[in-house]
Amino acid sequence: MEEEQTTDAGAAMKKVYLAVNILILAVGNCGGPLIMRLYFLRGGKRIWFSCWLETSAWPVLLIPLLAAYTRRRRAGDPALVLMRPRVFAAAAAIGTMNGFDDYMYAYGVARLPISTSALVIATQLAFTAGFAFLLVRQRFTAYTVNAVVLLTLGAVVLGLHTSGDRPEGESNREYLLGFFLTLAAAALYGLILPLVELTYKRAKQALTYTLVLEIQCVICFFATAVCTVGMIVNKDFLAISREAKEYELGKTKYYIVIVCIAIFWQCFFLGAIGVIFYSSSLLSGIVITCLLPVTELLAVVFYHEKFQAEKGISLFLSIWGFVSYFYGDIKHNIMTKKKNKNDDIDDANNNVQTAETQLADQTCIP
Ligand SMILES: Nc1ncnc2[nH]cnc12
Repeated sequence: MEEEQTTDAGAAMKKVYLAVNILILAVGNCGGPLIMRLYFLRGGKRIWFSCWLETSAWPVLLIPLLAAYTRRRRAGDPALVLMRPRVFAAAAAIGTMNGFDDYMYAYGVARLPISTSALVIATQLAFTAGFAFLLVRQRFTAYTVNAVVLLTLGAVVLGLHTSGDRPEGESNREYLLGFFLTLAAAALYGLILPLVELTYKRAKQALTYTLVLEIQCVICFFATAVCTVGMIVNKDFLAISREAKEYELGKTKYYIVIVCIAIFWQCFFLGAIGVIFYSSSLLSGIVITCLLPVTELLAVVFYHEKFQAEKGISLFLSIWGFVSYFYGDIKHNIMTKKKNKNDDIDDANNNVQTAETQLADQTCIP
């Protein structure tokens, strides 16, 4: 009984941590694209720089990692890092992929209206679902399949009619390239999420949240390194001060905008891998996709982007998919709990019967 209460308390805490990570992901997922779009809308032109910003706030994570290290040392464990070489190699490979993915994503944000890029990114969920099935043997219920189909359909509906959305002064070629690179970013990030889950599963070492933070640091470090090379080749570092001077909102606001981009995106990546740790890559993908309508609504409010019929239909399908996933999840949890309870009752009955049989055996006269 006591054990059952401890397990219940553990499961409840896990739900709380999961909710906190979903919240962090939500902040990054809505704030990141909006503030990045603000950079481009008001005079920012540097794509490598903007994608460098996506992961460059990783040193912030050294603060909690230092605190964890101090606590470990006090407890008599002097290990500076928990991560073993195997996990480091996986995180480095994922980080490098993430760097290229960031570029493709940032190109899309620069060329497409936020509402369009957000909805193309919705296709990411289908890729995540497919790769999660192949890599981590993700099990699907009718509700998860329904959610994935609806959310993906939402993006397809939008994709059928996007040309009316092209920003003024942008060529058809630039627009199309933005569209396809965003789609490629969705596919690649759809692969990255299950790869993170696979890294956790094959870590061959104790998995703790501190280790998750270390993994996040390595992923972001390598992604930032890729973008740093891109920035050097494109001479972006030299252009920053000029861009700041010419920025429509002024120099101070330029720097505020870029700091905000870095912080919001760090929240996004941290939340995404945290949700994988406490649940699965599929849920991470579902949360990212489900938050798109919120980003869209905010884009229509803040940037006065058009809200055509396709976006309305797409929004409806996204909400439906979102509700379907969580309805299925809640139903599954209730059924599992019921089944566990019935199993416990059956076990208890069996034990009583066995004890009675044993007693009868002992008392019967040979
Ligand atoms: N680099 C990226 N950042 C945020 N969301 C993404 N979705 C796909 N790629 C992404």
